[in-house]
Amino acid sequence: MKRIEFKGVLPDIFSCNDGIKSDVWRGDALFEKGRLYLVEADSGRGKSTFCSYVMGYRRDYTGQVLFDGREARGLKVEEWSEVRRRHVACLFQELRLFPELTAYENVEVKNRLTGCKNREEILRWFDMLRIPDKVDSPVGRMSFGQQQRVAMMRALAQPFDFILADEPISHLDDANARLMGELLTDEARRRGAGVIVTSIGRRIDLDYDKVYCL
Ligand SMILES: Nc1ncnc2c1ncn2[C@@H]1O[C@H](COP(=O)(O)OP(=O)(O)OP(=O)(O)O)[C@@H](O)[C@H]1O
Repeated sequence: MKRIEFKGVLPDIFSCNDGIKSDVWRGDALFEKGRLYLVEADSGRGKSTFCSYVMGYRRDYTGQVLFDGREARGLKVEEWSEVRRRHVACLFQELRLFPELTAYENVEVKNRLTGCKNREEILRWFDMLRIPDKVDSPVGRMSFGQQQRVAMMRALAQPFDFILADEPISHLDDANARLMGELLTDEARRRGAGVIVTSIGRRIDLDYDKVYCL
């Protein structure tokens, strides 16, 4: 997948709001493979909604979301599985980890679907993100900031053309946020992928090609 486009998209929940000012809602927003994007907005402006539309979990909108010119709305269930398995990775704001599984198992559950990374590579990520001691700890007993790092590794443990990260550093200090940014851009660069990060204000410090205000 090379391009994701939002054309005149408006969430149904905002349909009564005529005065909406946004670079994305009711507008034209283009996301290209290989580039870095920030989607920035205050709380409640629809960052998670935007991610749900790209991932196909919700379709309560008017307008068009296009993948390489094809309407996402028209994709069949199997095609959505393929999009999520090979083309668009996502780190959800609410993480969606399995609390009873260990940190490593959470990453491996995703990795096993495509065999994208080997154990050594995954353990190297744990080192990079400074939680090597948490590899075998159940995620339910980790802090939210530690869980965010596990969720980032899990998002990266698949092939992708785009990676979406919904407020990925909300519980991280500056040093750890920087490490997350480095890992994210390193992996995206290796795969020639596009990166779309959402932020409520404190942004992950990347060399963005474009910033959209939602
Ligand atoms: N599953 C849903 N179905 C319908 N409307 C929803 C759903 N989830 C959220 N909304 C509504 O959409 C609007 C935007 O919510 P959303 O969670 O996308 O905002 P956000 O920018 O991610 O907020 P925050 O920064 O607080 O996480 C809100 O008015 C919310 O009530």
